[in-house]
Amino acid sequence: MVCIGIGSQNPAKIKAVERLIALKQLDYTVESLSVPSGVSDQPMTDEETLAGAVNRAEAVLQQSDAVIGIGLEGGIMEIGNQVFVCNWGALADKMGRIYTAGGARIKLPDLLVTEIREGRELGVVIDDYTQKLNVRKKEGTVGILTKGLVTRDDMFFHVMKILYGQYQFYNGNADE
Ligand SMILES: O=P(O)(O)OP(=O)(O)OP(=O)(O)OC[C@H]1O[C@@H](n2cnc3c(O)ncnc32)[C@H](O)[C@@H]1O
Ligand SMILES: [Mg+2]
Repeated sequence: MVCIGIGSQNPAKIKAVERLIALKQLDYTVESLSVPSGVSDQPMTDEETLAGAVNRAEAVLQQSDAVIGIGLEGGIMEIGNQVFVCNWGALADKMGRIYTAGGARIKLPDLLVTEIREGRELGVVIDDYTQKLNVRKKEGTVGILTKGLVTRDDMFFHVMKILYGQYQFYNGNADE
């Protein structure tokens, strides 16, 4: 069976891919691979976060037999003096095409921003703040800040729909 590869072992990201496959009833197996994002562990701009997603998607194709490589990346970005969590996704195919999609943004509380500016990763900071373990692998910061109304896999599932929808659009609705 053909394989779709996701460039992360993070369960929230893997779940988003699996939810897309279930929704579209696709005949893909899912392989999760640890690949380098090629950007910092804590991307600080949209540009860097998007680059991480694209690098991961391309690395998946190089490192596996997958016909589609997916990269999902979280980071932060600033508008004026407000700091938001941002999210980007990329889908790379065997034809060398790359599709990209942005995910939800949500403003970070100042307390968390201060700690990130001191050099700590959001994943660590949000665990401290909530007194929970591995928030980034579960509901995510977006899940915490929305009281579970939108979880990290919900958010990346939406990104996956935008990625796969474009892949279909530009490939003549391959599975319609
Ligand atoms: O194993 P990988 O795929 O790297 O998964 P990750 O949780 O580290 O996720 P990213 O590298 O995409 O995210 C970059 C940083 O931002 C953090 N981050 C981004 N979005 C987050 C969220 O919704 N909840 C918690 N941490 C988040 C994450 O923990 C990292 O410190
Ligand atoms: Mg990471």
